[in-house]
Amino acid sequence: MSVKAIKPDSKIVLVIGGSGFVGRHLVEKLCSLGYTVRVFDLRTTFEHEKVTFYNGDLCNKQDLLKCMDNVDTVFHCATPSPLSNNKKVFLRVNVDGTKNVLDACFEKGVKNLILTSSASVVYSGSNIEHGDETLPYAKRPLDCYTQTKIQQEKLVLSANSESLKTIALRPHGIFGPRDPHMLPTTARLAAAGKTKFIIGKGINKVDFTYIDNVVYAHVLAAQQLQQKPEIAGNAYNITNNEPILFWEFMSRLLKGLGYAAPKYHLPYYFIYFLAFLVQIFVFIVSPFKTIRPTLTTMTVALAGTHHYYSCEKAASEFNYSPVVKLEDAIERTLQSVPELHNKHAKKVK
Ligand SMILES: NC(=O)c1ccc[n+]([C@@H]2O[C@H](COP(=O)([O-])OP(=O)(O)OC[C@H]3O[C@@H](n4cnc5c(N)ncnc54)[C@H](O)[C@@H]3O)[C@@H](O)[C@H]2O)c1
Ligand SMILES: CC(C)CCC[C@@H](C)[C@H]1CC[C@H]2C3=C(CC[C@]12C)[C@@]1(C)CC[C@H](O)[C@@H](C(=O)O)[C@@H]1CC3
Repeated sequence: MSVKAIKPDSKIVLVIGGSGFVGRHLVEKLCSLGYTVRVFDLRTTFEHEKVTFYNGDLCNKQDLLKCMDNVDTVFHCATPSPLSNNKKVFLRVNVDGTKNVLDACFEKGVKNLILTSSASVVYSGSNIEHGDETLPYAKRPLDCYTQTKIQQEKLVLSANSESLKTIALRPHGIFGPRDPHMLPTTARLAAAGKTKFIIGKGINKVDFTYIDNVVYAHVLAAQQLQQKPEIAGNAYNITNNEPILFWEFMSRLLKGLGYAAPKYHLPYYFIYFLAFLVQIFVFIVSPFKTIRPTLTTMTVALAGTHHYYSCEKAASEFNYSPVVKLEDAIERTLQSVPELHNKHAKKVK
């Protein structure tokens, strides 16, 4: 099933966090389908003739109310940076901010709310293979980002009602053009010579999800929420349906960026313990200095364990299937990195 173009400007939608990675791709797709699109974000990162931008803080409900008149559907894609490691900000934005979003949706008579959640809401650092939505929320999430994503998803799904249909989409490891997290962090670590090592045996399979598939799932869910009210109040895993060895994927990115693939193995539990010590140190010095380490128990666990998920529920209940395959997705991502484009263009010929 494909997403449908609509009678131009017949529906007004709001993308909260629309200046971000997922948000901007979603905004561009919605505009191409004929929606009237509003963006609410702390910042404006691009221009678009069909988009109305509202700058504000979703922690301030008055800011939100100013942009919600006659809005049919809200997409909530805002979050502090997942690697920012700032508990207060995560709680304020992902929990208190989401309560504001829900209150504002009810006050303004919004019909649909689609939350960009995360497959990591069920991940506590142990292997997950083909995990489905029956898995319970992580009892001991490895970081405060994940902890607040769990609280956020619970708030949104419990708000589902006759007047406001809500749904939580759980992508995992989103990548693609303009990704501000994975690719830049990988490139920074590589430039610092910190990607020579494989954490663990290198046999852990994970899901990575190309941005166009994430956007497709959001639009598909929004278009079906009213026709299939039974999908409301549910969470759905959204991935590329092609789990890949974590270190094979990372090696592809690194080689595409012009760096060597990691080749020396380090014991997983040794690095995990090291990351734990780093977090203790970060906590001790936190009253005096804010340190945002990349080496955390969460990033080590993500690099060293299986974590891939089933999308069968989304496939059967709203006909989701990825629109871009992993191989093509990796190629498009690497081609989108400016300094690489010429190199890839030559290679592709
Ligand atoms: N990137 C991934 O791998 C990934 C995977 C699964 C789920 N997600 C989820 O997808 C969503 C989008 O993530 P992203 O990667 O696009 O992040 P991003 O950092 O690129 O974008 C987030 C946007 O939210 C905005 N924002 C943050 N705090 C705000 C506030 N108080 N008020 C208004 N706007 C605010 C930021 O300015 C930014 O533009 C998030 O909910 C994230 O949890 C991301
Ligand atoms: C080990 C090096 C060679 C490369 C290091 C890459 C890491 C920076 C990324 C690998 C997996 C990524 C990831 C996220 C952030 C960046 C990585 C740790 C998320 C935690 C971002 C937030 C999402 O909600 C998580 C999700 O559930 O999809 C991501 C999980 C993967």
